[in-house]
Amino acid sequence: MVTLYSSPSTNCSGAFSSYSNSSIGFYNYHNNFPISSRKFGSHKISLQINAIRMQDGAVVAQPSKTQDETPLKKLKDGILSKEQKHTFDFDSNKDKSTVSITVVGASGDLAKKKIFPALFALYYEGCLPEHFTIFGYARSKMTDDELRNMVSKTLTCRIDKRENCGEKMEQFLERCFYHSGQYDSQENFAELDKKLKEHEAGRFSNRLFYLSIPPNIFINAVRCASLASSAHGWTRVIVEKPFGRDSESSAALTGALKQYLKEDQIFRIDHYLGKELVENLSVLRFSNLIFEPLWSRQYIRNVQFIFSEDFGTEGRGGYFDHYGIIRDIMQNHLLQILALFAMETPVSLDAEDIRNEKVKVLRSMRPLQLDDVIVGQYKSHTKGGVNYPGYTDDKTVPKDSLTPTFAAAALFIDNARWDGVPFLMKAGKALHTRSAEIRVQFRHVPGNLYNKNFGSDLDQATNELVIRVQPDEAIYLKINNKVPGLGMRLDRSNLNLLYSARYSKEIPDAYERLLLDAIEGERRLFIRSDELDAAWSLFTPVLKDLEHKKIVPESYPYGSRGPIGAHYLAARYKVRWGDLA
Ligand SMILES: NC(=O)C1=CN([C@@H]2O[C@H](COP(=O)(O)OP(=O)(O)OC[C@H]3O[C@@H](n4cnc5c(N)ncnc54)[C@H](OP(=O)(O)O)[C@@H]3O)[C@@H](O)[C@H]2O)C=CC1
Ligand SMILES: O=C1O[C@H](COP(=O)(O)O)[C@@H](O)[C@H](O)[C@H]1O
Repeated sequence: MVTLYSSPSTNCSGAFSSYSNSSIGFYNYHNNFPISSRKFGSHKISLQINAIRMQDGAVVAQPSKTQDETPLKKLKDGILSKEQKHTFDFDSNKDKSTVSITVVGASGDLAKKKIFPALFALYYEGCLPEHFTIFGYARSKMTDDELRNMVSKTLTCRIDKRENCGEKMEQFLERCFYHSGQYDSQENFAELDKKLKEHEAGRFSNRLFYLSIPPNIFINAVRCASLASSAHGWTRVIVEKPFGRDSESSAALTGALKQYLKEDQIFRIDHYLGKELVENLSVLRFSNLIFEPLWSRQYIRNVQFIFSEDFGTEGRGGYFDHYGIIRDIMQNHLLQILALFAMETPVSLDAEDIRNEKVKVLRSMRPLQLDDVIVGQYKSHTKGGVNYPGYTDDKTVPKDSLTPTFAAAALFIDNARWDGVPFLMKAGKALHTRSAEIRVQFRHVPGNLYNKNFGSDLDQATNELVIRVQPDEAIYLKINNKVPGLGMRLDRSNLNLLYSARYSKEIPDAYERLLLDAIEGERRLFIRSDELDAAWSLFTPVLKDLEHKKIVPESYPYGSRGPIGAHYLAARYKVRWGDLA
């Protein structure tokens, strides 16, 4: 009999303590069984296996008893995935496994700004397996030391975790290497493979490739990496957005990727899914009795998803002009949050159960209509003696560009829970502030005894739940209360969970969580291909309409609150944008 244990994933060192003690990264320390503790959420699991055998090419485990059965459905059913089969190795010695992470496009902005710092943070926290190597890959010529020098400039330790920071950085950088090569050269990837093998030193290899490159070179890079530098164990590829620019190009991209990779090797990243408050959305909904019963058309009047940035497309105009704000923010980040917000309760926290529910709710949505969208583009503005450039002042943007840098949209979910509830989205660059939030506006209290105390504007008296994703992460509920005193004057106050006041820990960057999940093979926060198809089918018709009809965006000054049209759109559905109240 074999015994498997999985620790609760309260923090990385906790979740990985079994791994790091056993120094094998992905195998359970008792028997090298390839089960990630995080796969089962925070449940404490103790499971006894009576027998292990092969069935239909998959490893089959027969458990004898569990202490917590719910998250173990798959295992109880006895079927482990085929990918897990690859990493399954009865004879392997614990020390024989290693993970190599290759950042393809290592010389670029995202790699420097996000990927290397996130990898370092994981290293600092003890989240990376004992045997790991990081390689940067790009065309630029660089030595290992030059890469380390470049990377070192963007590494930081968290405010609350500074102990031995310099020492840890040194240790981390010693494990970073660089290989220069073309993205379409199998030969160059074979050279990378040779170097990876040297570092893997005969251990059982698992490899993660992070494609931090422009989308037009994804396929070449995937072809070369999969043909010339796949691992013995698992090979996974993180693909950055944009995943196409409409339904057709997205399907073509998926089709091309699937020539070389299986769906379970493809990790389509949407970094908003790795943000703390987005992760918390399901906890809020499904672990508090007070919210879920209110979560429907019966009590919710409208829901708003608002993204704003106080800077323009500076430096990324070339990329942006081909996509625009709807593809850059709405079709992915905001729609993903909407799906998590509106989905039905999943059967379990298993990745497939959650993604099934997301697909269902996306497929219940009405494709966005042209009448339900307004678009804007920022123009230059001078404030305090400083001139802020307009979108088309960017040299990489055509002077006559009609690409929207702002959009507002009204979407609808035609199912029993949400029938008739407007889901409003608003996203813009070069606005007055940087923020991302979800606003849930509740209905009026029927027959409210205090109506006369609210004056003429009853909307001011409705409850509003705000989930502020960034900055200053918070969840607050606007309620009505009495002002203390002898009279009866009403006030509106916030019941406020402000993260910085509640927790002294610094919140991890979204890329940390997502990289860790990709290393562990946890797919919950990555986009499945059918989710992607459903998301594109909602936006493709309107994107085509906007382009074919050459709809001219309404201009708004850099640093303003965006075009006035957004208010008219909301007003059509008797809604006021909560961020302007
Ligand atoms: N930057 C960001 O904030 C975000 C980026 N993304 C996505 O992440 C990916 C990487 O972004 P980012 O780092 O900004 O991209 P970059 O434009 O900085 O490109 C990354 C690297 O790719 C190589 N490269 C650039 N253009 C070409 C080209 N035309 N042909 C061949 N190689 C090229 C360059 O490396 P070399 O010349 O050395 O080969 C460059 O350093 C993109 O898909 C982007 O859309 C997603 C969200 C946010
Ligand atoms: O994906 C993207 O996201 C960033 C905003 O990310 P955030 O985590 O800083 O909020 C956005 O600036 C960029 O245009 C877009 O491609």
